[in-house]
Amino acid sequence: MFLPRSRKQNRNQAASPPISEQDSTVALQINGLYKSFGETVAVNHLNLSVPAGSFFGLVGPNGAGKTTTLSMAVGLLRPDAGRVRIFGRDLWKQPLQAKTLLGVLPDGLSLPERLTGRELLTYLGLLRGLDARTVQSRVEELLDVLDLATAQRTLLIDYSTGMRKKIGLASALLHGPRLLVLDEPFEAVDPLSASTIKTILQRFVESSGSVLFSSHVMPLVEQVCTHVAVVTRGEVIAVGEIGQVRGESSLEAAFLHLVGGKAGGKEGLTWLAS
Ligand SMILES: Nc1ncnc2c1ncn2[C@@H]1O[C@H](COP(=O)(O)OP(=O)(O)OP(=O)(O)O)[C@@H](O)[C@H]1O
Repeated sequence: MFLPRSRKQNRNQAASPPISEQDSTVALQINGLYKSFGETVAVNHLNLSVPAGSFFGLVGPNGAGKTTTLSMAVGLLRPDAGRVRIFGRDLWKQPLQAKTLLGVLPDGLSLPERLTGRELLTYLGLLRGLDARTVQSRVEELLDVLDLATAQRTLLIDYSTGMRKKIGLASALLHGPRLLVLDEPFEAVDPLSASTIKTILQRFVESSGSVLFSSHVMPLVEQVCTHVAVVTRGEVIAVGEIGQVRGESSLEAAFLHLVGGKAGGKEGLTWLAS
């Protein structure tokens, strides 16, 4: 499979630009990122450093600013202030160089609905500058591994939510990026597909790729991630290796403690029992 980035790149395929030793240690560097929507401050001078080779989880309560942060980190949303660098390349000043290294699964992925999954991947592969034979073999492999092969002739408009997630992930992987930024990649996928995605991402990291993903599933983050950042009200309130952040407790317990929340649902709604 093409996921582990071979140093022997085919001359015809679009190869990631070389990364200097100095820039190779930090996959994603976010400094002072800020975004407001009217009165709402979604991201409040947020700083985050994702080490190269890490499997990095971004967690936080609903409305904490995760999606807004990830959207700005990949160039889908322009920040009001702050700076983003991908392996040392400034996302806004050197967008092409930075984005070549990046694979993205955005929130609420909008797709060209009248294409099939195969057509979408083929189109994106050619657009990325891969040669036709490489595109064809990668598309076959991705459809097969992500269990979309039987649906390859189905129009995207007829894909289920989980299938859309998987074709989005395939699109993010197709060009062999160095850093994957994924907004809730495990949301709405069945347990078998979740296990497949987990394995693919673990292989990607093992072969010196880096992953940053958001999730609400604490046991999953705890199981797969090397690092985690807890975000609330647009700020990082805890960050580090998983063991450092969770301490002696589970990540879920540490999370509840950090965000100062208490699990509700025990009071009120008495009419439900009537
Ligand atoms: N386009 C927008 N217009 C107005 N407000 C927005 C917009 N996008 C996000 N917000 C607000 O910014 C804040 C952060 O939202 P964001 O979607 O980034 O949070 P999140 O952590 O991803 O939440 P969730 O876990 O529920 O997906 C929220 O208060 C949200 O209402």
